[in-house]
Amino acid sequence: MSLSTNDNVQIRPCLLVIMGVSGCGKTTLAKGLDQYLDWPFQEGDSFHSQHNIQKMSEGKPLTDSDRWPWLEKCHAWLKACAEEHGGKGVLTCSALKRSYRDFLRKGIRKPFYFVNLKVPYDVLLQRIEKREGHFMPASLLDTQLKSFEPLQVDEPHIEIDMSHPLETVIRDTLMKLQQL
Ligand SMILES: Nc1ncnc2c1ncn2[C@@H]1O[C@H](COP(=O)(O)OP(=O)(O)OP(=O)(O)O)[C@@H](O)[C@H]1O
Ligand SMILES: O=C(O)[C@H](O)[C@@H](O)[C@H](O)[C@H](O)CO
Repeated sequence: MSLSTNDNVQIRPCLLVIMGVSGCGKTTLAKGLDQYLDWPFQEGDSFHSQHNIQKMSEGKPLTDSDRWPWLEKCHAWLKACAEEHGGKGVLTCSALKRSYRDFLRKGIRKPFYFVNLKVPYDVLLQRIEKREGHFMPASLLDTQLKSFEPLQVDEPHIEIDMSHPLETVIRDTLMKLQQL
């Protein structure tokens, strides 16, 4: 599949949660997809409280109780997309644990998929260390990876290898979404 941004890519309406540890490329991919899908898009990080942002900026990992109010906002956004926007929406959210992911899907009857981004550790570390102007320090990467619970077979998802150049990754994602 070769793509230009004017192409009208046909993907069946669904809710997408672009997920994975800090620095895996959630925002980068979501913005890339936005050129092809005219769907509501929400950066999950912008739902974090000032307390959470401050904590992460200081190199302290979030706890479950820090995360639940944030996950509630993420869930409310997805639910609104399901009910008011024809079941279309793209959210970036680390969604590290199974319990968080179950909560994000809760009560949503529209098609829903996690887009799980995979990057080898050395590439991830290199990218996060090079990234500028972001509150999340590279020092939190290890706790992010420790908290991550791999997706299970009963969780609807696709997997994307983010080690490839962005154009390849966007094409791969759109192809996988077209096959759902
Ligand atoms: N396929 C890619 N090729 C090269 N660089 C990439 C690719 N994907 C992401 N990056 C770079 O990796 C860094 C991390 O990406 P990004 O900020 O999108 O991750 P994120 O998962 O949204 O992070 P966070 O959860 O911490 O906000 C950025 O500097 C981005 O430009
Ligand atoms: O669950 C968490 O620990 C946090 O949500 C982080 O993953 C950040 O939101 C994000 O990755 C910012 O860099």
